[in-house]
Amino acid sequence: MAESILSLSGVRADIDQYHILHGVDLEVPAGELTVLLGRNGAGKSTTLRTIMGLTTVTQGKVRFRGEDITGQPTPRIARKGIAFVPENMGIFSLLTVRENMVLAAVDGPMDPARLDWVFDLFPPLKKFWNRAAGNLSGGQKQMLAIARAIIEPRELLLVDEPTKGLAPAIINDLAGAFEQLKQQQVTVLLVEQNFNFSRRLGQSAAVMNDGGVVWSGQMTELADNDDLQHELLGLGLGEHQ
Ligand SMILES: Nc1ncnc2c1ncn2[C@@H]1O[C@H](COP(=O)(O)OP(=O)(O)OP(=O)(O)O)[C@@H](O)[C@H]1O
Repeated sequence: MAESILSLSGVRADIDQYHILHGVDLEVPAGELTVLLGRNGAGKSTTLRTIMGLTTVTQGKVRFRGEDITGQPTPRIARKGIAFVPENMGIFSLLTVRENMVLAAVDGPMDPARLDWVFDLFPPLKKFWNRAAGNLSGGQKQMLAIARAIIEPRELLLVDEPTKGLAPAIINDLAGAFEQLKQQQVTVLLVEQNFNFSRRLGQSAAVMNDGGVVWSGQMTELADNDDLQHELLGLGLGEHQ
């Protein structure tokens, strides 16, 4: 397995008075796509938010490239090279695709070569460059959100449930875009509930339950083992999304 770029060890995190994460252990190998799975409310989104410094860590460590980033302010964590696409995507509906991209390039003007790379990954963004982002389809909005996250070089991309609410054909397009990211060896930690999407893309996988990681390994181990899927995810025959 590749070396970890991100590791969480024994991470406990609270939201207000609630204990949400109960000692999360997670390794994200560099250059791979890792899927974080688990039932509703297992703590997947909170884990991503905790990596970004958006929740209060009460115990344990988050390390990025070996450096302890636990409790650091979110902007500093982002500047170290971690990009985050939250479930609501954080795009500006009334602004054009171009304006959304310009605003995402915080270090200066967009690099034209990098923009061409982004257009290769997500052709609809080029096509609808001057269209209001609010008029894009759900899948295209996801592409814009991811494009914004990677318009400047980042070492790790965190994406929260990109397939949520999308039609199957659009999910297929989005999977194609993630395949491209994988080929470029962009390190991705993807939170997903859609198991077919996950098994298609994931190299490593981790499964959460009740605020902790209860299983981790290669995605093929999970994909090839129906009993394990049933035990960990409650998936049975005909239940795959
Ligand atoms: N702001 C909050 N205040 C109180 N409890 C919260 C808050 N946000 C999340 N929780 C609780 O934390 C737990 C984990 O939530 P989280 O959103 O991380 O789960 P998840 O695995 O991402 O699930 P889903 O797929 O449904 O989003 C849940 O029990 C949820 O109700």
